[in-house]
Amino acid sequence: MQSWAWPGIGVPSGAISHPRQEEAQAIDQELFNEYKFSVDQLMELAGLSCATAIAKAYPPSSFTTSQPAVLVVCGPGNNGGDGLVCARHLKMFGYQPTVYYPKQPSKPLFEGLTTQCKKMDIPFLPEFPAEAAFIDELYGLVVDAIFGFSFKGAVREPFGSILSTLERVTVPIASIDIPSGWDVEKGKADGLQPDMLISLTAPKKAAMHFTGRYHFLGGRFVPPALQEKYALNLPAYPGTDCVLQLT
Ligand SMILES: NC(=O)C1=CN([C@@H]2O[C@H](COP(=O)(O)OP(=O)(O)OC[C@H]3O[C@@H](n4cnc5c(N)ncnc54)[C@H](O)[C@@H]3O)[C@@H](O)[C@H]2O)[C@@H](O)CC1
Ligand SMILES: [K+]
Repeated sequence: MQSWAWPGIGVPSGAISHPRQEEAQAIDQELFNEYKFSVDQLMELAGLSCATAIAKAYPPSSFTTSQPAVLVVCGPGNNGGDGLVCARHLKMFGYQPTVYYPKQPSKPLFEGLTTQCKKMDIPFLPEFPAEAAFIDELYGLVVDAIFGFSFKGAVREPFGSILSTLERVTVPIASIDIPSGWDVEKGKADGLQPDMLISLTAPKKAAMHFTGRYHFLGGRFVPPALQEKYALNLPAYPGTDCVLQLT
């Protein structure tokens, strides 16, 4: 497993591990199969971490739009589920999230998360804005919850068009776990360049190519024995916080 020393804000210098794609998936499976967590449990903590990190980096007072309006773009897997949880907590924190969720799996978990958002008056867009300028005009931040560590190969529609629009927006983008469209290990030099990355569990190898302003670690749920088994060498979270700012 490759390691890299973080110069990080408030983080003692040391080597935090960067799991490869298969290692990230193995940790995920072990959390579910051996440690008996349910997806719902970890997704709630992951999404809460994302909303908390966003609130630290982009407080509502920093928005130039009339309201702290956030567009949350959700993909078809668990990364999209994290986005739905994040949207719900952002609303609780005083933001005005709007969700775009073009491929909604017919599974109770995702249906439940969608209902929870709708019951909290979070609007769901029927179509993605055709122009990046519309997004810049209406929203002060975009949350990228399209793909996480299971993304592979060339992007299929409708996400190819969505990502090419997002590449042209000028408002900041906060990516959950992996900037969508990036190879999970190699990154993508000509892809999305988010302003923020919230790495869940541990930064994946692609995080070494992240050049945005804010990198947070979230998902404070990995039991010490599992951290040790995969030699994650995670820095200590401050106090009771669910996120840690790395840069
Ligand atoms: N153990 C963990 O670390 C946890 C991970 N969580 C989240 O779960 C994510 C991983 O979730 P999943 O394994 O469901 O996978 P992803 O959400 O990364 O993506 C899988 C989905 O994307 C589609 N897809 C993959 N490649 C594609 C391509 N080239 N074009 C179009 N569609 C493509 C797949 O068909 C599948 O529907 C993590 O990144 C993280 O955000 C959290 O929800 C909870 C805890
Ligand atoms: K993402």
